[in-house]
Amino acid sequence: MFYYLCAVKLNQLEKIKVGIVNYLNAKPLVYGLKQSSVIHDIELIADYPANIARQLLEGTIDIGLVPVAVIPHLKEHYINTDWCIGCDGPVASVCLFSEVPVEQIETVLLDYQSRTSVALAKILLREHWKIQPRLVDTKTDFRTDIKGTTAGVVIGDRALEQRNKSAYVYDLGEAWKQMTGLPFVFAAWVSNKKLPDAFIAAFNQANEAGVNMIPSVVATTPYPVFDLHTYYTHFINYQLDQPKREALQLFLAKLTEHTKEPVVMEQK
Ligand SMILES: C=C(O[C@@H]1C=C(C(=O)O)C=C[C@H]1O)C(=O)O
Repeated sequence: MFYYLCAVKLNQLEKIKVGIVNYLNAKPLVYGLKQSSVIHDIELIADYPANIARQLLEGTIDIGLVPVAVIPHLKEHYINTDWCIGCDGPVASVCLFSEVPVEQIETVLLDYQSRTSVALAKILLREHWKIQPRLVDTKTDFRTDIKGTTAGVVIGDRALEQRNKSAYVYDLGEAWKQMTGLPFVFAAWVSNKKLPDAFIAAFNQANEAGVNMIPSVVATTPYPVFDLHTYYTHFINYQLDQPKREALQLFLAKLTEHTKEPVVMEQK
């Protein structure tokens, strides 16, 4: 009877809600989840990073591939698994795009889809490029406004497209590496509650399997804009290893040091 009741209860348990970034860079990790039996225990919710962050803050998801810049705003947080969206040097898809050299930039438009990269850009403008342009938050697509002395921070697939359009492309992963000598973490699997160890272990394995299946992901994802195999293996760096954890701590320390203003979470 006891076992029966447990079984009934298990059947009724809600699936764990997992927020995923709807960019190409998340595809290998998501591919791994979809190939794994862990997929039966989860519900995937795909959106752009700022909205995944908002959902974790509001508690409508349990875990997400979340911009790390929102970690200080969570009442409770756990950084799960050995996998992330990171880089060690140039990342290709997080850049400051401009028509003029960086020292001539007067205004920077900040991508509404981002939380980490816009915070990183503020740090780099101040500490690395040492300029103080006017910073403007955006709400919708703004790429056609990148002209004259108005530059823009663009992330994700749209940044891969913008590389072919802007005269000057300043890679934020590369600039961070030049400034600190460290890799960088843009997003990690952050939960707002402690999730069962067995689930996290299976989730971790699924991520690893996905990264090991990059050739299959590339084969099933036609993308004429950028060589995806190069993107997944030379630019994006998925392992959340010790140097990346140190880089994450440094970034979070710089965030509290510099950007005292709260992260504004936009409504959809
Ligand atoms: C490298 C990237 O990392 C992304 C950048 C994020 C941000 O700026 O908040 C969040 C999630 C990541 O997927 C990218 O999207 O190009």
